[in-house]
Amino acid sequence: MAVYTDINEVELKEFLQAYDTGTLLSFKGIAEGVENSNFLLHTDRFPLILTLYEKRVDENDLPFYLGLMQHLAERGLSCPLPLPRSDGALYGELCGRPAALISFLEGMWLRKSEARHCRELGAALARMHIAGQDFSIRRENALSLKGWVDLWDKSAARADEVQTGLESEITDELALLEDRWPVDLPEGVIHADLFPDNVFFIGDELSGLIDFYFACNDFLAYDLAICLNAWCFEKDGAFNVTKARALIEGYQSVRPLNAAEIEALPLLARGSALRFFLTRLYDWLTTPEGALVVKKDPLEYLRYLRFHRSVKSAGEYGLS
Ligand SMILES: Nc1ncnc2c1ncn2[C@@H]1O[C@H](COP(=O)(O)OP(=O)(O)O)[C@@H](O)[C@H]1O
Ligand SMILES: N[C@@H](CCOP(=O)(O)O)C(=O)O
Repeated sequence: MAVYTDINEVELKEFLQAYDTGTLLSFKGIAEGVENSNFLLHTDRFPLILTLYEKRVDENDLPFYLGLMQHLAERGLSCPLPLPRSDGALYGELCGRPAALISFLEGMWLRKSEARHCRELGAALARMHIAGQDFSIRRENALSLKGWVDLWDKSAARADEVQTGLESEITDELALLEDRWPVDLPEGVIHADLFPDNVFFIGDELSGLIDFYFACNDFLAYDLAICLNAWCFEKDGAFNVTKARALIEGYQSVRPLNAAEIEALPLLARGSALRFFLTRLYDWLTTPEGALVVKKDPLEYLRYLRFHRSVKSAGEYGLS
């Protein structure tokens, strides 16, 4: 459960004094999520999400994340809108943590998605990329090549505890990606964590995107590669090319990929699989037994990585 910091009514009411929210009626912790502590608040005016930023979120990045949500929402993308305090600041402090209020988004994430949902997702991702083009703040991707090397340095020695042979396999993979990683693809603001639990639907219609706390500047097609991994493998590990085709078609219906992006897709998918493998492996090795958070399986992403290694061209993702 992702409530790392407990709050009480007295502290919360004091925090809310800096905002124009109306009267607090109730609040409760939200069990889902991994990174931050989230609470659902009801006031006599509107529901709100309160987020207390925990270990992986650097306070210096909050103007980027919160400013980005504001920027995208102003351009018509359905995503949470930060509520400013009366002094204009987008976040304050609660229980010693930076904390923000954002609007509550209706909808639910899909436990079981179909190709039609992937098509909607692709279109929404491309709309986000276009809406983000004129966002003025930059944030480098801390979880690209250099971040992968840092994570691997901290995990490699114990990797074979998780699966024999991992240390050598991942060392080789990292070396290859460092050697071949693209340098000149179209760039912009990417979400970088658009997993099913961060995409809300009402019925079959996509109602919004949440959780922008990995967003950064990187190759736009890398974001699509992240979605290929997060949305297009079935529970048994099989790659669902129908979903992949729908995802990419949905994306291209809004923002066509150029030839270099298409050619780079298998490599970007490998890099994306490695990125989530590495954060999961690090968490797997370092999260204490009995911690409240559910550890995610790194080997799931090792299987995806191996799949992409066998892909010869983006045609295998359903691109015609
Ligand atoms: N703006 C929002 N509107 C509605 N629910 C939200 C919103 N933001 C977060 N949530 C709820 O909180 C959960 C965790 O949020 P998330 O941002 O994914 O947390 P974390 O960054 O800790 O992974 C989501 O699965 C959702 O249930
Ligand atoms: N999507 C990542 C973990 C981050 O979780 P989120 O709740 O912030 O989306 C993974 O699956 O490894």
